[in-house]
Amino acid sequence: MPYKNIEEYNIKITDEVRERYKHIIEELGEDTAREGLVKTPERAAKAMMFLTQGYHQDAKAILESAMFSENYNEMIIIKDIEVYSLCEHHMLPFFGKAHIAYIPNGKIVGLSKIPKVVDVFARRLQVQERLTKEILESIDDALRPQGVAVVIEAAHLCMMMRGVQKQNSVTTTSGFKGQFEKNETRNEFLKLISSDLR
Ligand SMILES: Nc1nc2c(ncn2[C@@H]2O[C@H](COP(=O)(O)OP(=O)(O)OP(=O)(O)O)[C@@H](O)[C@H]2O)c(=O)[nH]1
Ligand SMILES: [Zn+2]
Repeated sequence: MPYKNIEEYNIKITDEVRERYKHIIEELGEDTAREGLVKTPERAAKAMMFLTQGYHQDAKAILESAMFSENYNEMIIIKDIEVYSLCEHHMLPFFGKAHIAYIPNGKIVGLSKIPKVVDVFARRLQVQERLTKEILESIDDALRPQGVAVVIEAAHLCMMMRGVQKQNSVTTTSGFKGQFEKNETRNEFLKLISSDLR
């Protein structure tokens, strides 16, 4: 389904998701007729559909909508892109930052398209490893660059609010293709994303 039709899609399925949220809230022991909760099933349904709208978006189409021929052969890095996703095991958020680089091969892409692609894959039920790989592969597939690199650093609420209850652990995942499989290029990227210029 194309990117722009997402709102229509949401409206169509809200009723069913809303009713299921209502049942869950009641099963948890709450009164859905209570003033503060009357609209909560609808709000929760909308929020969850917003947070999972990536299933109906096409990363390749987003990238291909703004690709330009350019003779630029250096590394392009977009760092500190905010990431908010939901872990597929507990449906609790994990969040942090993505750092993405590519080396063009005749084509550059509109800069804003890279964070949009991050959101396409983040707004699904995910594991951080797959999120990293899907971003990497979609950029590789659309741009066919000389190389692409993705690093994601994230904190998982399922490890903070419950479970092992560790408040300060950060999980780092990475993926490298093409030129970034060479140590020298990979190290330059890793040095640049950890620089003080951030
Ligand atoms: N590899 C990976 N694991 C994740 C991610 N998000 C959550 N998890 C883990 O998924 C695992 C699910 O393990 P289970 O033992 O089936 O679930 P659980 O009993 O709720 O586990 P605990 O969280 O250890 O209480 C847990 O170890 C989570 O920490 C992720 O993005 N990547
Ligand atoms: Zn989890």
